[in-house]
Amino acid sequence: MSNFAIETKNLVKRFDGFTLGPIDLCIPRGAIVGYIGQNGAGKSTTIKLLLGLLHKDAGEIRILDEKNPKSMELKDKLGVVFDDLLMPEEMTFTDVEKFCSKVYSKWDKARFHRLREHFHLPEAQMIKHYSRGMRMKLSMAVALSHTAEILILDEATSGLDPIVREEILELLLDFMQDENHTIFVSSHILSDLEKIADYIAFIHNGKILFMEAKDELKENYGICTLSDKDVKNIEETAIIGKRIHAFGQELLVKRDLIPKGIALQKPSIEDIMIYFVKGEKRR
Ligand SMILES: Nc1ncnc2c1ncn2[C@@H]1O[C@H](COP(=O)(O)OP(=O)(O)OP(=O)(O)O)[C@@H](O)[C@H]1O
Repeated sequence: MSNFAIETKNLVKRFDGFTLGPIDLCIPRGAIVGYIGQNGAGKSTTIKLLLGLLHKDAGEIRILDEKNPKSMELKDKLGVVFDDLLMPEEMTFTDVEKFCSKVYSKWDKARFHRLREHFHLPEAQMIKHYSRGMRMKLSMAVALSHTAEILILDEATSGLDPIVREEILELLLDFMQDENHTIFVSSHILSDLEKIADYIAFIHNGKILFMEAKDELKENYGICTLSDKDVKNIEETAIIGKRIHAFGQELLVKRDLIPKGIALQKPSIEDIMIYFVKGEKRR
């Protein structure tokens, strides 16, 4: 059994004017990996390739040692939440329950109803009358009720209020109580990932710039504000990106390449993402 829940090797997808990859991703079992990147960087394309919703042009994908993302076994083991509920609008909660009990071989009806109560979802109302938050809660309830081992979430918390997001983050952490469980989650809400992710994978223009443990990222990089003169004493390879101010420059730097005595602050994931993108021409 591989230590990785999800693995890609040289994964490539070409669209007119955009190429994803080659992408090598290794998502360890038992980890939450946050997938970040600008609009159009390739996050959803990666996720659709993993789920077999798009055909790859080259490379390999393995999920729980399975090469065919559409295998029946994987369908049970993968819980998927997109940024909207992909169910016919005329369905009610009860219809969704009936449908899922046929689709998933290990459907847990009792858990689905416990989640309904937890989320206060009406049973008889049609989905089209659900609010965005209710739709996402229903989607989460489905993903968590078929004994999945991996959850893949694509912008699942976008457009939700902070209270609903917090409820969903709690459920994700609860899901991770089982050490064999894994979550791969794309999000623009970096503060959410800051709270729950073990690793951050950063995609930019279709390429993975890094995948690192979140804590190491914060240890390995630092932010400092220096005068233009002091910046000249720092080697260029230490500087990831900079913002020019009237009084000097704010830099994101590699800590181990910075002379002792310069005060460094811990960056947020947002800082790291912004500096990597804005500073790319200077690296
Ligand atoms: N079916 C498609 N046909 C052609 N181009 C596509 C298709 N799907 C995605 N693309 C292109 O691939 C690129 C990556 O899109 P993708 O949706 O993967 O980005 P993303 O990182 O998920 O962005 P966002 O954060 O805005 O959701 C974009 O340039 C997009 O226009």
